Amino acid sequence: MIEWEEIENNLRKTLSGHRFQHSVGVSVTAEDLAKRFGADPVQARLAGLLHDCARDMSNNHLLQSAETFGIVVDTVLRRVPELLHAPVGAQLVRERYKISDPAVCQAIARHTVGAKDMSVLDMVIYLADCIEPGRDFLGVHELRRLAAVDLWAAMVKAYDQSIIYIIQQGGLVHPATIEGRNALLLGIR
Ligand SMILES: Nc1ncnc2c1ncn2[C@@H]1O[C@H](COP(=O)(O)OP(=O)(O)O)[C@@H](O)[C@H]1O
Repeated sequence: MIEWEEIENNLRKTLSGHRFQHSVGVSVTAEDLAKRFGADPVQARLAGLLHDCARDMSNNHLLQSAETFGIVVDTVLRRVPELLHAPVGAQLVRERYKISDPAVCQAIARHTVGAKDMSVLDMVIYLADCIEPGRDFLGVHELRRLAAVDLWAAMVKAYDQSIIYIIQQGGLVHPATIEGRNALLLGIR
């Protein structure tokens, strides 16, 4: 694995200033959530910093990279290639940043659409992405309030807000997000 400072320098070069600040915010927030909910704070801090490492790649580049990496591009991913920044980012983290920790890579791969079997670390990164201090959208205060006390309720609310927002925009909701929400509602808290 490369040094923290080198990771930051690399991200500064590949991300916009705004996106880099967001990544630092997610890293700090994820560390805090991990301590609160029993995930590994070191993994959370690292996954948070790197989660958007592929976010400023073009759609074409994301689609090409997905093909190179053998990532399955389903019909929704083909139509909304931005979503590929999560699984492509996870692969870059393995290859470019030499981070082999599967838990860190999985949390990065799942941070945008979620999944039906999210680990605590996966949820911590997903939520930190929604509530880091730079985020400002209707409902972020309620999400921050829930994330301070109840991981399960905060995750359900985060899925709800994402699904409602995409529907309001007339967009395609990725099935993993619906599966993730259903799994939380069907599972034992
Ligand atoms: N679960 C989802 N299903 C379908 N589209 C989504 C989903 N989550 C986000 N999107 C869309 O994908 C794009 C990128 O989302 P995201 O990476 O979460 O945004 P941000 O850059 O604010 O972090 C946005 O256009 C968003 O509406």
